[in-house]
Amino acid sequence: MRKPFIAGNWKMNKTFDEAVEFIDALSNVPSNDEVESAICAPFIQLKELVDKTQSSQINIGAQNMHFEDAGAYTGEVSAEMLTNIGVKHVIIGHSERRQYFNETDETVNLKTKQAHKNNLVPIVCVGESDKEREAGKAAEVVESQVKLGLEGLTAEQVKATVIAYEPIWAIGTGKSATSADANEMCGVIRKQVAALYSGAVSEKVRIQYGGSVKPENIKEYMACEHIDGALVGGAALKPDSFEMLLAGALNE
Ligand SMILES: O=C(CO)COP(=O)(O)O
Repeated sequence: MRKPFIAGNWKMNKTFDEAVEFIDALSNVPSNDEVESAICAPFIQLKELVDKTQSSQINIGAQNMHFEDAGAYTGEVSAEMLTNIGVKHVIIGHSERRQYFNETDETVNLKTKQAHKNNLVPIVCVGESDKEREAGKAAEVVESQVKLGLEGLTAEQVKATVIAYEPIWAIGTGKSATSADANEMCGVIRKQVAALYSGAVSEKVRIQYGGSVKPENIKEYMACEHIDGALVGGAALKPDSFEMLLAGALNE
């Protein structure tokens, strides 16, 4: 049994005060044993959010980090800086970072290794564009992203990796993938992990779907064989909506 995992990705939203307001408003977060939950917030909010959630079941994650330990990388944040303040998860290779910030499969791989080296849980994002889907290349694209992103990781590290399938055409568009399509692609990812490692490893790895997930459709996704959770943007910005997502994952 894989534990459900719902993560909110706030992207570049919320001031410090608004972030604190969100956390203060949470009243119904399920036990971490039943549903793992995380809010991946902008860097400057992380320490405060970690401190404020010490007695809560929610985890705090980052949206990116650098792959080197330390050094002359102006504007960057290291894995050690994140773990030092109690951050547990980090999103790696989100399609927006691939599109706007030159993230490549190679940097995704370096960052994923660096996350494991520092005991951070990486949420590695993969997903095809609409053009790639229309050309019938969705599976091929995602298989390649998984292969290159996980290259060189040990089986134990892969078991502790979360993979988020986020088709680019479904992000922030309101045009979510059908649960059947999302499940099929998450199945492709699991099969690829089995081919690269083993069936046992692929049974452990948790795969999230992301792209216009909301309280109204979360249960449909969670009911799918290969979907173990969701990476949520817009619907994770309001505390009541986020709690409804957690409740949807809990009751599935
Ligand atoms: O990119 C996403 C999460 O990382 C998905 O965003 P939306 O839920 O707003 O479509």
